[in-house]
Amino acid sequence: MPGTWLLGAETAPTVGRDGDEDGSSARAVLLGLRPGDREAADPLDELERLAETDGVDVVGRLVQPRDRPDPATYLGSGKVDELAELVERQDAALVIADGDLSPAQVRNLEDRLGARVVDRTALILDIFAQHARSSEGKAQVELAQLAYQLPRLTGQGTELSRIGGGRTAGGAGAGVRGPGEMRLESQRRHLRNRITRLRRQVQQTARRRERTRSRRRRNRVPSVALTGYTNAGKSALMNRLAGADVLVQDTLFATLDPTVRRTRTPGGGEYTLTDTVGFVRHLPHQLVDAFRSTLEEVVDANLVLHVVDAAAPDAMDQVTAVRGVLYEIGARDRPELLVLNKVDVAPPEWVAALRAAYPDAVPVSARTGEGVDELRPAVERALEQA
Ligand SMILES: Nc1nc2c(ncn2[C@@H]2O[C@H](COP(=O)(O)OP(=O)(O)OP(=O)(O)O)[C@@H](O)[C@H]2O)c(=O)[nH]1
Ligand SMILES: [Mg+2]
Repeated sequence: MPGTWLLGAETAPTVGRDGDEDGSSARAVLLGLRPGDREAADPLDELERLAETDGVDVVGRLVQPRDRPDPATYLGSGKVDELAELVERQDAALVIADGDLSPAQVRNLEDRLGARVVDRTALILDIFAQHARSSEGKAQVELAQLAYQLPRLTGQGTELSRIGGGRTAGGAGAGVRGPGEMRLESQRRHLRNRITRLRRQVQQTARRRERTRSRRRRNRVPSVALTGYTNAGKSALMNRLAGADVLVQDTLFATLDPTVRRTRTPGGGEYTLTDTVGFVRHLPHQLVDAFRSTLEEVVDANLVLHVVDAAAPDAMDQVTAVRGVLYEIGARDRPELLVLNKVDVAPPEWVAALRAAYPDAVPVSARTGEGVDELRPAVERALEQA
C-alpha cells in the first residue's frame, strides 16, 4: 500500500492523521531550498518523481531561495507560515522535504503544520520497502530503515509502525519523564537487537554471493556489472544483451535484487552480466551500507557498464552522481564503459553533447535495439583491456 509507512497509517489511532484507508493516495506538499548561486532546474522535479513512485499525490510545492536550512524549522519562519497555509488550502496530510531533516526540525514543522513531515531519505526508504521482493532485499531495506529510525526515536511509540508488524503502546507518558525514558531505552534496545540479527542475515547472503563470484573467477569467467542512475534502462539493456527477462518499468528503483546471467561476446567469450539496484543523487548512506553486499557485485566486476539516460535533461549530473556512489562503495578503479541509452527518444543535440563529453561512450537504444550490435564488440574490447 503506497505511503503507509510515511503516513504512519498503521498507527493512525495514535498519530491521528489521515491514512489511505479508503485507497486514495496521500496528498503531499513538497518543500525545498534553492541555494542562491544555482539557477538549476526546479530542485523538486526529482522529488516529485520519487513521491509519485511511492504512490503519493503531489498537490503543492514550495521552494525558498536560501543557502542553508534553518536549524529549527528548515525553512525560515515566515516561509513556514506560508507553507502552513498551502498545506491547509490543499488539504495535505504529508509534507516532504528535499533535504535531510533533523528530528527537531521534523517535530517543529509538524507542530506548526499539523501534517506529517518526512525527508527525502524517508521517501526513498519507503520506495525501497515497497519494491523489495527477495528475503535478502527485504532484510536490507529493513536494516536501512532501522538505521534511519534509531537516532529519531522519541519514545512515543509511533516510529515502530512498520517493524515486524508489532507496535509498542503509544499514548501515555509523553510528559512523564521516567517511564517515557524507560520506554525509549527499551525501544532502542529492541531496534539494536533487530539490527544485529538483520546484519547477520544479510552477511550470510553476502558470503554465499561472494563464494559464487570466486568460483566464477576461478573458472575465469569475467563479469560485467550494469550500473547507472535509476530508470536509465539497465534492466532493459540486460534483457537485450543477455536475453534475460527481468522487470523493466517506468518507475524509480524497480530493480533491487541483483540478477546474474551468462552470455557471450561476439568472439564467443563467455561473461556474466549483472543487473542491479540503480543510484540516485544523495543515495541515503543507510541504504548504501545496507546494500553493500548487493553493491559488491559492482565492486568486484571486471567491467562496469554505466548506463546513462541520454534523454534525461540532467544526464551529465546523473553521471557525476553515479560515479560518486561508485567512488563511495570502492568501485572507483573499475574499468568503466559508458552507454548512452534511449537514443530513440533523446534529442539528437543532447546525444551529440554527451558524445562530445564522453567520446568513448556507445549510443544505444535498449528499446529498439539500435546500437546494441556495436555495444557487444565494445564490451568485448573493454573486457580484453580490463
Ligand atoms: N524510449 C526508450 N525507453 C527506454 C529505453 N530503455 C529503457 N527504457 C524505458 O525506461 C524505463 C526504465 O527502464 P528500466 O530498464 O526498468 O530501467 P532501470 O535502469 O533498470 O531502472 P531501475 O531498476 O528502476 O533503477 C522503462 O519504462 C523502459 O521501458 C530506451 O532505449 N528507449
Ligand atoms: Mg532495473
